[in-house]
Amino acid sequence: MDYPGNLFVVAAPSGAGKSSLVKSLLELDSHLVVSVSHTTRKPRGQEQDGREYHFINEKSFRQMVADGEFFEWAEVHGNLYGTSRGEVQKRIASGQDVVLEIDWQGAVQIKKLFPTAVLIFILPPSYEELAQRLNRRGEDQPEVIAQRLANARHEVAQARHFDFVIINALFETAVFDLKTVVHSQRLKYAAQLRSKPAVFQALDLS
Ligand SMILES: Nc1ncnc2c1ncn2[C@@H]1O[C@H](COP(=O)(O)OP(=O)(O)OP(=O)(O)O)[C@@H](O)[C@H]1O
Ligand SMILES: Nc1nc2c(ncn2[C@@H]2O[C@H](COP(=O)(O)O)[C@@H](O)[C@H]2O)c(=O)[nH]1
Repeated sequence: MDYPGNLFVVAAPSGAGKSSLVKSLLELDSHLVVSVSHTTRKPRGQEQDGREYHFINEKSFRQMVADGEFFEWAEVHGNLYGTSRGEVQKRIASGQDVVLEIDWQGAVQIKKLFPTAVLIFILPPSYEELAQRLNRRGEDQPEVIAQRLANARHEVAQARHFDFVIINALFETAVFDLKTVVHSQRLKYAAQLRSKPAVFQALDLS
């Protein structure tokens, strides 16, 4: 018998390190998969369609919204981003744990749909460090970086909507914290399953 997977949402101000942390977590954890979002943003340097994002134009995005194809969607830093209903549903139903790397608006929408989803917010150690990370990454034009830094002030204030907050100062420590949150959720989930006799029977432990 298959049991549905867990849903983890990781959000952060742009440049805080969310994608780097999730990438490291996925390398350590073969039971986790990341959902590939759709966006109207243009690809950055090495980004590939279908890997980092499904890159689509605004007309197609709006059509997907009208057709109810997103679990959640939002306008972030002037572009549209959305989480595909079909992709996530299929994976969770087959028992895989899924990570969504989305912004705080999407996270709030997901929590309403899936109250058991675990919301994790990543913070940089300071705004100065955030600016340095975005500049060092060197993927965005100065005006894009300026807009993202300005938006960060409002985004940080949304941490209150989240179940966990992780400060990404030393990278290895933050990966460990993220791993711990995922692990503890699995233990909690396993305890809930144990309270269902059918599970014990299925596992031959009754
Ligand atoms: N703990 C850390 N210390 C120093 N640099 C870091 C740390 N974590 C991530 N970085 C670097 O900061 C930059 C931004 O990280 P990353 O792209 O993962 O951020 P992000 O939150 O996913 O941003 P975005 O939302 O814009 O995609 C990258 O160059 C990454 O290598
Ligand atoms: N609400 C959603 N937000 C999303 C989704 N995919 C990504 N994002 C967030 O957008 C910003 C900017 O991302 P970038 O790749 O342009 O730097 C960042 O906060 C992402 O987490 C989504 O499907 N829904």
